[in-house]
Amino acid sequence: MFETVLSYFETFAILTAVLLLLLTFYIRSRQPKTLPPSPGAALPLIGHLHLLGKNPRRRFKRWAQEYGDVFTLQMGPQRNIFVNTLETMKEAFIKKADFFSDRSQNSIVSHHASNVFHGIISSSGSNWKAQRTTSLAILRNFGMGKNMLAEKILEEVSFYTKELGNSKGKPCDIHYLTNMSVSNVISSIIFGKRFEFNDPKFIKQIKMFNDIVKLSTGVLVLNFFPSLYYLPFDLFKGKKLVQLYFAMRDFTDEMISEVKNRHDSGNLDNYIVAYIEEMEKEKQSGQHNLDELNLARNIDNLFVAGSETTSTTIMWCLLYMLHYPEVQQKIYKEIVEQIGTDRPPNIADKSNLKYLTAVIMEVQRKASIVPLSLPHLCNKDTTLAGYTIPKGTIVMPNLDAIHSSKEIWGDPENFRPERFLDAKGNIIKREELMPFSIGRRICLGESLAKMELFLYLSTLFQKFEFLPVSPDKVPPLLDTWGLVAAPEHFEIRCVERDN
Ligand code: HEM
Repeated sequence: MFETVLSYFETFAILTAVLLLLLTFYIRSRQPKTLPPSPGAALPLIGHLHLLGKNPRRRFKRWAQEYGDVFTLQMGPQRNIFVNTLETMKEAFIKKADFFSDRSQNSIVSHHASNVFHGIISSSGSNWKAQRTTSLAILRNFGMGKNMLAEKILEEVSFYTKELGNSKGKPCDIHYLTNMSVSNVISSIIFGKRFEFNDPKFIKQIKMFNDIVKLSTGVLVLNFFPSLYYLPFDLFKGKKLVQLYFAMRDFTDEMISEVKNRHDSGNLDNYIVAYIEEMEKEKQSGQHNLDELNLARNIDNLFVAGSETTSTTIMWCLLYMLHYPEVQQKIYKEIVEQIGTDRPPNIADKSNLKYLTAVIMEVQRKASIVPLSLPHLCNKDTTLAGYTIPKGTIVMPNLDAIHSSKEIWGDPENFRPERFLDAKGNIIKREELMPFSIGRRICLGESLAKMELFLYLSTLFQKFEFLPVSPDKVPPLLDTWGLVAAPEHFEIRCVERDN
């Protein structure tokens, strides 16, 4: 009897504790009136997570239309705001860049690995500035945006097109091959060497980068509730991500050692050697922003950010061509008229291939492959679009909302490269096209990516006609949900033209 009474007390105590906990979460997550609007009340503990559905991307676009400049989503204990219009983007990331350019230091990987917040992408403040400025200077020295690098890219493109030619027009999935080839461009900049397409170590590495990008969005919930990491069966794939993260670090460390050993033999033409030289110079001047830890994380960053993005854009372009063969014909006609077929395109041809340039712009708009850019962090209580934004809020640049806005584009749902051409066929530059984001954190590799997209795609369309497996089997224009919105894998026929 006495035992039963005690267990009633225990039950009561537990229930009260749970209720108090829920109440605390509710009060903490209640939305102050001065915050941007949100789609309904935030539930205790989970906030708005239950509203995201299977395809959050569609919801984010819909809420952008509904709420305009900015809306709030509570994700677990973390407050997020989504910035949806050009004016508000400019206000946040240009006018108030001092407050909206940091990154959050909350990631599930950081609970299980040290030094996660080094490097360019994840760091903030003076460390970020030093890594970014040094990396940009090194890439520019190598000719990012200039002819020297264009030649490196063209060399890689010729390996790639040779491999595509080997498929003899038969159906194949060229997703990994494209990814490997684009990664080889980064590899030749960072390590001063390319890998063979059949190199098992390289194949493993590329799949790893792919998986890291894919898993990064899936594990978001673990950033808010880190203890869920310990659930059985790796339910949120956190353990897998951490394991991949360590494997990526091993690869980077191995490559750094290889380059250092090569250093003596006089091969100075790569990012690693250039960074170490800068590091030594900096030490002599008494500063300590550049170090081996940052070097390793910068390399991971350049690979992860620079490979999947560019190759995904190439894959989207090819997929769109399967849906719009008349556009592919028009690109080929322009290439034949402007360059001919006796020599491969080079970077100087870009100003003459205006239609192709407009197609690339339209692919970047329509596919909007980094739909929410990368999350920024608000580092000080401030205002945006008339609302109060508290310090510690995550800020999502909703690039997708801009790229699909009816007010901006009129018919955003249509694939229409002509929207980027004037009556004389000249390119119309539009600031609303922002696949590389805007502000201080704008993509570091924008010039390299633009160069790659032009050189890869102009060469591809000069050499091949891209066809579906059969006319009634055109793969759908469906994207996978993730940090990078890639098309679902599809097969394609690369038929060599009779040039
Ligand atoms: C079509 C290809 C690409 C697209 C669409 C793209 C897009 C983006 C976007 C949206 C961001 C986030 C900006 C922000 O935080 O607001 C970003 C950041 C970044 N990208 Fe790219 N990118 C591409 C290619 C590349 C390449 C080739 C490189 C490597 C050289 C690269 C390196 C980086 C780095 C290092 C950052 C982090 C910048 C920082 O935090 O300061 N990206 N990119």
